[in-house]
Amino acid sequence: MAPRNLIFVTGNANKLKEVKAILLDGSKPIDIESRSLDSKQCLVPEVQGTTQEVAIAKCRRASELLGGPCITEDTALCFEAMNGLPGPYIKYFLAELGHAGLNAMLDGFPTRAAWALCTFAYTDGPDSDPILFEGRTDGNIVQARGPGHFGWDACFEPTGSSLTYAEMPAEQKNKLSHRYKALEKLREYLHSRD
Ligand SMILES: O=P(O)(O)OP(=O)(O)OP(=O)(O)OC[C@H]1O[C@@H](n2cnc3c(O)ncnc32)[C@H](O)[C@@H]1O
Ligand SMILES: [Mg+2]
Repeated sequence: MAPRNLIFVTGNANKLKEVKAILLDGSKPIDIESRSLDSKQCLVPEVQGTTQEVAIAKCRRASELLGGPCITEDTALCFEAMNGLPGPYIKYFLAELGHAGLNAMLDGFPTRAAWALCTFAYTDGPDSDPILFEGRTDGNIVQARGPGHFGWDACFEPTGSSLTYAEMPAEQKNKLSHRYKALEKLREYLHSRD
């Protein structure tokens, strides 16, 4: 049985907003609480490694700090021309280079294709192994269009859309995003334990 109070550990208010909107939507809504344990004191350090290694380490540490079950989430932005980098390190690339710099990184490469990868990690507690739920949305890196308040939304245009994530209404992004796809798997898992 899934724990009654599901705690999502994140310091990112935009993530939390989307996660709540996606999980509350539909015939079997799931409500979650949130906690920010982080990040100025680096209580939940983000290790280097694959997206899966990073996600497992973060969930383990958050669960140790909480002393119980929790959910964490990592978002990677992966450039095809760079074999998936910056990947889980996108936060620092974005902070240093901005949208224009992310675009400039791909100048001279034959493709601007990219994919957004979301990895939720769920654990029953500090002594359990976290379980991962991944969602991927393919697209292209474009010059920034739309509001710039959430990460790299303005420079990611999903395949099949003429709008960037940032230009879409929230409901549209939340039906095709990397986060939505990962949360569908997490939702199914949590319901399977009811
Ligand atoms: O506390 P946590 O959950 O770790 O929050 P964070 O902001 O540190 O998030 P990550 O470590 O997963 O880093 C992901 C980076 O990508 C950004 N990001 C995450 N989801 C995004 C989305 O759906 N669209 C655009 N940018 C996103 C986010 O703002 C970060 O700069
Ligand atoms: Mg983080």
